[in-house]
Amino acid sequence: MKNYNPYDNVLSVVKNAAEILGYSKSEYEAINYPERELKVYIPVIMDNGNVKVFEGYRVQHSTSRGPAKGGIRYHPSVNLDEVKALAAWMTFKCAVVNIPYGGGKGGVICDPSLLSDTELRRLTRRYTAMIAPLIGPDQDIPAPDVGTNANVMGWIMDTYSMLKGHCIPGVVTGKPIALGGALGRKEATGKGVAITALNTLDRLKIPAEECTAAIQGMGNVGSTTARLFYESSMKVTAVSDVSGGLYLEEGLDIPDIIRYLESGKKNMLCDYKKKNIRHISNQELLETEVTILVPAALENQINGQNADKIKARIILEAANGPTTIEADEILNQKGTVIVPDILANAGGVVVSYFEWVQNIQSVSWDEKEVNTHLEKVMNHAFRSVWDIAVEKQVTLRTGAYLIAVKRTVEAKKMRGIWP
Ligand SMILES: NC(=O)C1=CN([C@@H]2O[C@H](COP(=O)(O)OP(=O)(O)OC[C@H]3O[C@@H](n4cnc5c(N)ncnc54)[C@H](O)[C@@H]3O)[C@@H](O)[C@H]2O)C=CC1
Ligand SMILES: O=C(O)CCC(=O)C(=O)O
Repeated sequence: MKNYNPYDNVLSVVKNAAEILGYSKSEYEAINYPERELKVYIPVIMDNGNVKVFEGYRVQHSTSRGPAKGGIRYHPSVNLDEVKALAAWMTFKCAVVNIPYGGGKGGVICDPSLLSDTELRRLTRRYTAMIAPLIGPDQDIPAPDVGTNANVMGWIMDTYSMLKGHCIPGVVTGKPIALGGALGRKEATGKGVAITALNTLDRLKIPAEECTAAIQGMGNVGSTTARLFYESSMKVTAVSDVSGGLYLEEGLDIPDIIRYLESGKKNMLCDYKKKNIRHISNQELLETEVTILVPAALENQINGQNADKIKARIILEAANGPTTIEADEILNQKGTVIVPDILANAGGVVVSYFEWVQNIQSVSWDEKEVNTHLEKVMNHAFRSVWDIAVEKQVTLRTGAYLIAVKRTVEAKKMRGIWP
């Protein structure tokens, strides 16, 4: 695949929105850059006794509207430009759903599937200690992303609390429930994607029962999305993970596939065997004839090389940055409705916000309360984005950025960053 720099994607979308908003270059120049970038080299004693040094980052794009907020990614392809882009998307995501945060993101170049639990724990503790000067409940609050999960968040919370000498649950979200994690956080991103899907179908007057869907990535976000689509009577005809995909025209048995994936740490879809199911590549999955395509894996999956082959009527960006600028233009011309990442996948950070609110107030909400609030925030944000897109005759992505860039720039202005 051609090398696409996701930070170029951020700059291009911001420029377009800022120009429509009538901002001069000086007014929005600051949001073209992150506020802070920290690069760390993390020495870890491996199980064989040798020391291996891993490279990691924490980037704070903006703290204008509140503390930086955003996940930590463990993946071999992590790099600084990717983390910068992910941090900026967090700023605009928090702004579009109007929660009081800026944006940040972290990453470590590693393959967690090749590390033992003890190596992963040592890596996480050392990384936490090295980014500790930047993070904190009032400064920057990490959360899970690709390759990290509640256990990793628990180790971050413990390490940070040890350094400070007292228990600080609000330093991180997506924690185990026993450590103050929010009920519903694990499913929240997928739930937000499903809420957004139903809103989109409603606006386009397509009944859910007549809908087919393909989902790329069956991790935390993809598998919850697939389950909720299945439960809403949609026919999920294709799913994939890094090993490849599955296709069944009549619709896949999603609960069975999820049970299979959860029954073994190393279980991969390429080894899932059932009658009539066809094994397909990730490329074929993206090009499948479906109503909704949900990229829920990594950036740049939909690009200049495959955009004209995509047949889906709707693309719901569960992943961050799955569509390159080139692809966006091709798909917009074809009339594909793209629900942008900063809206479609915001359910995770919304419930992270609820977790942080509970932690700092030392209260706990039941799952119904979490989900009711999530639905309210997502529905409201969807309506605002849809309405502004219709009013200004722009795409949903531009509509979302018109709201997000305006809130971010106005916050900077009101804090007096401009003369
Ligand atoms: N976890 C969260 O709460 C949130 C995650 N996201 C975004 O959603 C996406 C997925 O994140 P998670 O589900 O948390 O990660 P995860 O680590 O739980 O799962 C990632 C999935 O993608 C698959 N995958 C990796 N490379 C692939 C490739 N080249 N082709 C096809 N599949 C591939 C993996 O096999 C796995 O099934 C990412 O873009 C992430 O930034 C966005 C908002 C919140
Ligand atoms: O829950 C959070 O704070 C952030 C999740 C995340 O990394 C994302 O939305 O991309």
